[in-house]
Amino acid sequence: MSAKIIDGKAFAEGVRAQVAEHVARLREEQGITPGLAVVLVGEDPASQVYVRNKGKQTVEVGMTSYEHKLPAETSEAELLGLIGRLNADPAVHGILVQLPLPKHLDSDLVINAIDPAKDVDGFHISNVGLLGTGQKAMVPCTPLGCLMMLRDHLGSLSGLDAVVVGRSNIVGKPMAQLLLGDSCTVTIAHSRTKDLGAVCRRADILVAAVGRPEMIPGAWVKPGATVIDVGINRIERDGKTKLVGDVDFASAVEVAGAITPVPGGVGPMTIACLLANTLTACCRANGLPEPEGLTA
Ligand SMILES: NC(=O)C1=CN([C@@H]2O[C@H](COP(=O)(O)OP(=O)(O)OC[C@H]3O[C@@H](n4cnc5c(N)ncnc54)[C@H](OP(=O)(O)O)[C@@H]3O)[C@@H](O)[C@H]2O)C=CC1
Ligand SMILES: Nc1nc(=O)c2c([nH]1)NC[C@@H]1CN(c3ccc(C(=O)N[C@@H](CCC(=O)O)C(=O)O)cc3)C=[N+]21
Repeated sequence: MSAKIIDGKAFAEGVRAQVAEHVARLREEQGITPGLAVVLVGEDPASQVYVRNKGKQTVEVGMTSYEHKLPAETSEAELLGLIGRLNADPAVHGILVQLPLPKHLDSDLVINAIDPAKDVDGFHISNVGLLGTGQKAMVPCTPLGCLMMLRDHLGSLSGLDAVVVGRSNIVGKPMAQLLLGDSCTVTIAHSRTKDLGAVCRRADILVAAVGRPEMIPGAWVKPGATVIDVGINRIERDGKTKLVGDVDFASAVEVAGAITPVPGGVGPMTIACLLANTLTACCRANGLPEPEGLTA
């Protein structure tokens, strides 16, 4: 039996359409246009592609996009200065600093300089703490997108066994918090986990966020499980560059109940959730009711 393919691209289009509708109403009824500032330091080609896509989709939903491209040699003081100006700018409701930053910049320091109310990535320590204690937070975009697809496919997640492979601050840990918030029994696995295959085979929900191409074979997937593949890995195959996930799609699709593809799965949802978070931040900043169904 072959799994249902969860179409993240189509799902993301739906989320963006909802965001666009809210934005149109905000502009018409309140005269407010949500603004998103994206800061890119350095010339990493993959990051440039993401930033361009984000800017394009921001404008498509009716928001204002502010792009700040700084040279790789930018000093910490200069970057903090820019963040200070964006924090103070009432036209900017969301701020995203593209990661990873060049090595001479302390990313924790930089992220924590962002006004938590404008931290649409949900990486500021205040938002991490709010999420961890079940309070209203800005929720990281990638895990939020994964949660939306899981809820849509499964309805209630309550009582399900969830395994998250990867414990990064940007994906693995917040993903685990969201699953716990929806009453899953959560296991976080990582590079030191013993018998990862056996751990994965227990999962009703398996989230892979590792960064190793196709490392999770179908043999590690419990029959009928829902598999969310966060990995984005560029590999060479048959002389061409190709995008693959952390899950071996060909074997996993034969065992899983549902699975997200790469590309066209989690990636597009990440950007859609960034726009949703910017809208949420704008509503909160103006004391307006928040959009329904677009937050955790
Ligand atoms: N679709 C999207 O929108 C996004 C996709 N990504 C992609 O998701 C992937 C993960 O990203 P990110 O969380 O930032 O990556 P990190 O490199 O920060 O974290 C990777 C995690 O995987 C764990 N790991 C590494 N090797 C193994 C192994 N052999 N077995 C088990 N666990 C292992 C590491 O464990 P340990 O802690 O022990 O070292 C670590 O916790 C990447 O492919 C990235 O490109 C990321 C962000 C957004
Ligand atoms: N502060 C910060 N926030 C982030 O959210 C952030 C970041 N830094 N740094 C890099 C990672 C990665 N990331 C992706 C977003 C969209 C796709 C995406 O749209 N992927 C498409 C394919 C795109 C392609 O073809 O390259 C897909 O999977 O279908 C992928 C990856 C956000 N990240």
